[in-house]
Amino acid sequence: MKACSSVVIPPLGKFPLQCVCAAVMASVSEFYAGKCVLITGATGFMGKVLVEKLLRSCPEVKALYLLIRTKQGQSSQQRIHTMLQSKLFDRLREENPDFHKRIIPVSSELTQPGLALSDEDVQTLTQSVHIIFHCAATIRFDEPLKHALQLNVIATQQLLCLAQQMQQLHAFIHISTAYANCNRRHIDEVIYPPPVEPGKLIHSLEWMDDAIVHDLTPRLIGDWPNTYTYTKALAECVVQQESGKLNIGIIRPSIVGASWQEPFPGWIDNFNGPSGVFIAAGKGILRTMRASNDAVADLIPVDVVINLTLAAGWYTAVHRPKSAMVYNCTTGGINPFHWGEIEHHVMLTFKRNPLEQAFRRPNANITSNYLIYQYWILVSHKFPALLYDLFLRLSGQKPQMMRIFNRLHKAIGLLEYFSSQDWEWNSDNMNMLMNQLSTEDRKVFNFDVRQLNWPEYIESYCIGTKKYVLNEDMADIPAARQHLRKLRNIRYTFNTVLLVFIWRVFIARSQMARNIWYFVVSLCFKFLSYFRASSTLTK
Ligand SMILES: CCCCCCCCCCCCCCCCCC(=O)SCCNC(=O)CCNC(=O)[C@H](O)C(C)(C)COP(=O)(O)OP(=O)(O)OC[C@H]1O[C@@H](n2cnc3c(N)ncnc32)[C@H](O)[C@@H]1OP(=O)(O)O
Ligand SMILES: NC(=O)C1=CN([C@@H]2O[C@H](COP(=O)(O)OP(=O)(O)OC[C@H]3O[C@@H](n4cnc5c(N)ncnc54)[C@H](OP(=O)(O)O)[C@@H]3O)[C@@H](O)[C@H]2O)C=CC1
Repeated sequence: MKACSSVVIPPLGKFPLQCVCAAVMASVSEFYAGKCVLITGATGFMGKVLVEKLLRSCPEVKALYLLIRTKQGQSSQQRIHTMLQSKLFDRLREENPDFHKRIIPVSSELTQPGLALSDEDVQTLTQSVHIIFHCAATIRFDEPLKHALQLNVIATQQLLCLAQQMQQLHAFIHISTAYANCNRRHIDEVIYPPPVEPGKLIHSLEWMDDAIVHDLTPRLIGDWPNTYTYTKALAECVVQQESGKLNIGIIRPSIVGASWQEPFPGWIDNFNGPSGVFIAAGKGILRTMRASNDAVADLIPVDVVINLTLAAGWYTAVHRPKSAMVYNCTTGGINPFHWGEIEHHVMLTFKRNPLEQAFRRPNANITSNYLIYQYWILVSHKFPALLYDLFLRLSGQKPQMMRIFNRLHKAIGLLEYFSSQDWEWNSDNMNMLMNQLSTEDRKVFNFDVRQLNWPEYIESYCIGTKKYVLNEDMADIPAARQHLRKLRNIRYTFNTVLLVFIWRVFIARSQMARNIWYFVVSLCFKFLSYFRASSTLTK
């Protein structure tokens, strides 16, 4: 892939100074008034929240150009239409029914040369865009290296190339991840040297077939846990290398979770990261996971990340820092919460507000001990799955539980790297940005995580997974509780039958077991007689 292959680069259009001075005075929402914003990844989890917040809190924004690919036979227009039906946009719909008029879908496949933009679209974008938010990425941990490189690195390079041609561009905001440098324990707000020169890697992988790349991947990614974090580290480096005279901001969120406050608490729409784990635990499928009770769970609510992103867009455009500003958007150093505490509150919430049709009663325990983990995997995952599949087979149905557990084990295996260790992120730039905001902006674009009450947040997160990911009705909670009671009775019955069965087997085979059995029975008998006698005396 050649950088800037499909486009001729005209002289850079920099932000005129008089606009800068005017903008210095402006609040964040005033700054976005009359601006055209380009967003990639708008159909994703964070992109949707960004679109919603921008339209709701900056109602004077001129236009949002959303770069969207066609997918499953749906054009970018149709995809926007479907996206805007989401509950996420209910509040905005109520406040401003015409909000959709500011959205302009642009058909774009980011993995194609020139981002597969039409000449007409390139012209429109280069003439009108003021701010770019680059959110699109593949966030799969098991993505083949070539594809992760194509989307996370080469597409970023191409977008920067397009940005260079934009005549009125004020800021380019790149969404990275706090784990881009997870091979380090302490992470500052700087761009670290890449593990390999991105250009060289891109050129070398170009000629290799997929099988060779697959074999080489572990050697290439070295001490990064997966292709996702590795390519995000390379992308940061590309942003730095190709930034030219652009004003760049890089946002590094940690583990992005459901919304805290906006547009309403608990909004979430996917199974990524902790959400899938919470759901699997709530359904009683996941009973154990490798995680350290005492490790900091660096979750960050999606609305916090988006508020910081919009504020960083404003700051970058107005203050035009000389080099790319990096914002570690994390909670651990400011308001820490641990995986052990998360486990406790997730279980508490799902016992009070059970998910429908649970497989077993929710009861998950995390452990950092490998042997204990393997024991629970066998006893609490594989054994019940085998039994259930046997039951399905006997009742003429297709067995499925073992398959579900195999997928679950793959997923939690990929996540355990992040739940078993601690990182320390410096978040000075996040604090600096907060201090730059006016009192009003600090409320409208709140990213002060010191105010986050973790137990309340985890509760609304779990309820959010129930309502918005699984589309379950809160009115059906009594039926879900009834189902849990049924499961508890089945468990008691099963345990009793199992105990009696095992005991019978022992009694039949061992004189010692028989002696113990008679001893226990006579003890119980004496105990009961004593109680009967003492209760007769007190009458
Ligand atoms: C109890 C307390 C526990 C406390 C401890 C909790 C510890 C949590 C630790 C979390 C650590 C998270 C660390 C993240 C750090 C990096 C953050 C980022 O930068 S970036 C962000 C981080 N990035 C990530 O998190 C990405 C990680 N995920 C992946 O890489 C892949 O999903 C995969 C490899 C895990 C599975 O691949 P594969 O097997 O191919 O499966 P597909 O994906 O293709 O899904 C197929 C279908 O299944 C559906 N479905 C999925 N899950 C569930 C579920 N649990 N149930 C039901 N359904 C589920 C799914 O919707 C889909 O449906 P459809 O669309 O077909 O209708
Ligand atoms: N979620 C998290 O926990 C964290 C995320 N991040 C970063 O935040 C950003 C957004 O993540 P998130 O919203 O969770 O991710 P999602 O997977 O939800 O969204 C990814 C977006 O990228 C788009 N996209 C993917 N491939 C292409 C392509 N070939 N052409 C055009 N668009 C494409 C998707 O579009 P489509 O709908 O067409 O697939 C989607 O809109 C990413 O950069 C990620 O690295 C950082 C830290 C944590």
